Amino acid sequence: MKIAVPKEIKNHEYRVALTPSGARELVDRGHVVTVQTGAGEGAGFGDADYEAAGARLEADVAKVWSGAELILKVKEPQANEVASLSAGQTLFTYLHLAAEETLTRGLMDSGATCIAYETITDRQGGLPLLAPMSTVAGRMAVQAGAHSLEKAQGGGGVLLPGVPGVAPARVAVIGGGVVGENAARMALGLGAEVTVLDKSIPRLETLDDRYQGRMKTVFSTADVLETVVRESDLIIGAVLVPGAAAPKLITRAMLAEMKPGSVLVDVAIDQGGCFETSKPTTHAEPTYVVDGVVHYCVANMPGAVARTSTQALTNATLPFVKALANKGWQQALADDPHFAAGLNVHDGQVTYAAVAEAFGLEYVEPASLLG
Ligand SMILES: NC(=O)C1=CN([C@@H]2O[C@H](COP(=O)(O)OP(=O)(O)OC[C@H]3O[C@@H](n4cnc5c(N)ncnc54)[C@H](O)[C@@H]3O)[C@@H](O)[C@H]2O)C=CC1
Ligand SMILES: CC(=O)C(=O)O
Ligand SMILES: [Mg+2]
Repeated sequence: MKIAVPKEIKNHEYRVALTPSGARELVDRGHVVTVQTGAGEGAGFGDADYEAAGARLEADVAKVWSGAELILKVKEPQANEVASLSAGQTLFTYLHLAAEETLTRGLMDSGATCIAYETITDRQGGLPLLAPMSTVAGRMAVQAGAHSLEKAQGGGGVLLPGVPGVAPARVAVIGGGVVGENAARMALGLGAEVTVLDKSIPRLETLDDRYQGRMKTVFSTADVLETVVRESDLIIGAVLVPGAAAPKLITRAMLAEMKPGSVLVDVAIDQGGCFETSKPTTHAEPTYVVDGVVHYCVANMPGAVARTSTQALTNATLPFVKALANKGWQQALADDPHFAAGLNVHDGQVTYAAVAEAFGLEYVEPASLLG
């Protein structure tokens, strides 16, 4: 199969969808891998590394896209990338469509087959292609929050661990899944006082068991949210309803109850964000202030640690890429219902229920397309 790896073009996105080691595995199976010149540079992988792995290099981005049957990316296609997609091509990347109607309609118009990393499931009920980047983003969320609490960033001037004689900061994590657990773990490691809120009792049980009471676990209700908003120095938004837009859990009115200079880090921003006042930001300008509260809402956090993230992402995606390349998308998805859950758009049709529902579009069952 002809597989293309374009250079990512989103603001400060330094990841690439395939490492040279990943390229080698595909080339060894007889596939033709074309990598856009310089695509791996931001992650520390040079053109020579891809050549040594047997990949071809192509400087002309239009040729990278037009010559491919399977296109591997990291972030959702930007407008000019959507325009480069055509029927018969398969796109495999993060899509987060439920928060992006224009993108959804653009992908429908392209006629291409679009498979989202983040909606592929596993037998344990997890999201195996979202998990590695959620691990990265969860760990980064505390770094970002700690930095945002500094005065120069508009924060209240609070040090997460405190010092002897001065209490540590209070950190609340809303959503105790992969992002939430990793954020909570980092915050604990830095000496903060940590509370995790979730709606899932089994998830709270797991966290309680793993951390043996070192973090508080609380069932999330409107009352609890109001208390957390009043008391926290840093709140990390980490909820997910798979494939759907995130619920708005902190409203603008609630910001008035927060301490001046407190910080909201909305990791769920790629699904639209879980705070009413969140809007996507970039690594170039990651924060803004509303009613005295610093907001950090970068939608591609792992892009900033591209070396670690690229390796972690390829580790997770490669088995699925191999299945697509070896069998074609229809057979690969027919053989694995968890992989089929990744199909979001095919030939102008929306094949993911939460996305169809978000925009009032007709939903087509993936199984009906797989024969
Ligand atoms: N900004 C960025 O760069 C990145 C963002 N993400 C995003 O982070 C979000 C979280 O991802 P994961 O941790 O992997 O998901 P997950 O599925 O592992 O965890 C989500 C948790 O939220 C809980 N939850 C759902 N609704 C809730 C509610 N109303 N109140 C409290 N808890 C609720 C669930 O029970 C679950 O435990 C996703 O939107 C994901 O796309 C992930 C990686 C990078
Ligand atoms: C999950 C995601 O959107 C990212 O890693 O950028
Ligand atoms: Mg987006």
